[in-house]
This record gives sequence, C-alpha cells and structure tokens, in this order.
Amino acid sequence: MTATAEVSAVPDLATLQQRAAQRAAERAGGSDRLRGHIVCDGLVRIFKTEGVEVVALQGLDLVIDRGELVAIVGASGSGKSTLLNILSGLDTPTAGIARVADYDLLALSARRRLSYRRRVVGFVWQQTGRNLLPYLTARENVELPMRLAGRLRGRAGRRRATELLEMVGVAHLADRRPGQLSGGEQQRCAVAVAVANDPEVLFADEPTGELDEATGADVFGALRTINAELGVTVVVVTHDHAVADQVRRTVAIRDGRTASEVRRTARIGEDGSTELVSEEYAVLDRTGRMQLPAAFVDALALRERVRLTLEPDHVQVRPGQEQSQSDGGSAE
Ligand SMILES: Nc1ncnc2c1ncn2[C@@H]1O[C@H](COP(=O)(O)OP(=O)(O)OP(=O)(O)O)[C@@H](O)[C@H]1O
Repeated sequence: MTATAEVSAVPDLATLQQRAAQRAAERAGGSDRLRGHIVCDGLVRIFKTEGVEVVALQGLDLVIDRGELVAIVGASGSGKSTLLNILSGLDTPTAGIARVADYDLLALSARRRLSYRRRVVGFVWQQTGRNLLPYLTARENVELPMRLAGRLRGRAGRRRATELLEMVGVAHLADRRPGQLSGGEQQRCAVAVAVANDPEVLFADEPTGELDEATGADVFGALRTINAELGVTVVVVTHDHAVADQVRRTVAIRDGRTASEVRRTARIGEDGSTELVSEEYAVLDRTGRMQLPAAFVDALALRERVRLTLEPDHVQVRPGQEQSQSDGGSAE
C-alpha cells in the first residue's frame, strides 16, 4: 500500500464529526428525537474546583420546539442556571448534545460563539442592573445592541426601538434612564433590549425574581407578547408559580436531570367557558429511567423500592412490601 493510500484511508475531521453525530442520534433513539429548536440530549456539566467534582447536569434531556414558551422550574442547586448558561453560550458542556437553532454548542469556535450570542439568542437576567446601562435612556438601551451589530439605520432603527418598547408596554417611558424606572419597568425594557437584534431564542433567568406579584405578571406578560408577536422561542427559569402556572409547558429539573413536566391545554367546558387542563408527565430517558414527581413520593411516603405491575395500558407503582404493610398505602 502506498503512503498516499494510507493517508486517504484516514477520515477527515468533518467525517468523524458527522459519524459521531449519527452515532449520538442512533443512541438517542433516532434523529427524530433530536429534532427541535433547542435540543439537549444526555447533557453533562461537571465543575472541578480544588480537586472536587460537582456534577451539575447529569444527562439532561430536553427538546423545545420553535415558537414555544417554556418555564423551567427546580429547587435551588438543581442545575437550572448551569443549563441556561450553556444554552446561552456563556458556558461549555462537558459531554452530551446541546444544540440551539442548529448551532452545536459543544463545538463552537470563539468567532461563532460570539455571533451566536449576538444574533441567535437574547437574555434577560434577574438582576435588573445586569440588563440595562444606567447612563442610557430606555430607548438608547434598546438601540445599543442594534448599533453594535451595525443594524441601526437612521429612522428605521429608531422606529424599531419604539415598536419594541410599545410591545412591552413602556414606550411612554422611552426617555427615562433605568434609575427613573420601577423594577418591573426596567425588566420590561430589558425584554425589549434582549430582542432588539431579532434573536431566535430568548432566555430569561428569574426575570420576576426581585418583583412583587403584580409587577412580575406585567414582566411575564411582556415575555408572552414577544413570544406571540415575534414568534421568538422563550425559555424562562423561574421560582414564580404565577409564571410557571400560566405557560403551556413547565419542565421540572431535579438533580441535574429533567424530572417531569406539566402540559396545559385549553378546553371548552360544557357551559362554553374555556378552562386550562393540566397534565403531569414524567420524562422517560432513552434507557427507560424516570423520576416520580416529588409530590407523589411524599404523598405515599415512597422510599427505597416500589412495586411495579404492568397492566394492559398502564404501569402501577405501589409502595414496597415492608412499606405497604407498615403504612397501608398504595399508588396507581
Ligand atoms: N462554577 C461552578 N463551580 C462549581 N460548582 C458549581 C458552579 N456553578 C454551579 N455549581 C454547582 O452546580 C450545581 C447546580 O447549580 P446551579 O446554579 O445550576 O443550580 P440552580 O438550580 O440554578 O440553583 P439556584 O436556583 O439556587 O440558582 C450546584 O451544586 C452548584 O453548587
């Protein structure tokens, strides 16, 4: 065999990457499962500090479709911020698949990462001071990202800033600086800033965390309007039940994994009124693992092992034998 033939037998990097992606898709149960505007599959993030490893995400699976508005909830330390930092391009995962709008977040060059952060995603942070520059007016804050991206063209840019401020309900405050706005007004302005460059996805980390209920509802209303009017996919991390209860899909994260989700659909009642019906789902990963919702575990004091029975159309979960004898409980 000649040296040339040996060299040409070695696959190039692009081929290797393609094969790796194919294998990952097969492992994940086919490429259908990996279709979505935001896709996380077996996502792992391990932090190492002073020789100690913390597994913040341990194989998280999540698929969000284009145009969805999804709330992510979970106890403190469950991995929500780690997930958001990865999806927003601030942090790099240790392993797994993380893809947003066809950007592979594990393999971004510095240049593509910058363009991803400038053009594809927008963010609203909990701390109002992190979202807005204090010496610029609301309008100037909205115009700034457009200016930096070279998109602010005279009147058109100014008109877009006004439209966005109108959409989030603070156009009448356009000439005020952040210090002259309430916390809720600042956050609504921050939503307008975050979508100034027409991103595909908007991430909001506890955007109503520092606000009272009514003001928080206004900020959430602004996110909802942006989702509906601009078709931007919106992902909100929140502890706020008022927010989590109002979206069609709430995903709960526990110990760095997607644990369960609630889906809500509108149904017309017999009297013609519209009611929101919630259904809770556990997330089944590709190896068949799932987590029971914490409320179910607590309600029947389930622990250590449970009894499973396969019925024709469902699976029964009952307390383990010793437990059911002592507690007298059962679940279905
Ligand atoms: N930079 C880091 N270095 C080391 N450990 C980290 C780092 N960031 C997060 N962690 C750890 O990873 C785990 C998940 O943290 P994360 O901040 O994602 O949780 P969270 O659900 O957002 O919590 P909270 O609601 O309190 O913000 C925690 O155990 C945390 O201590």
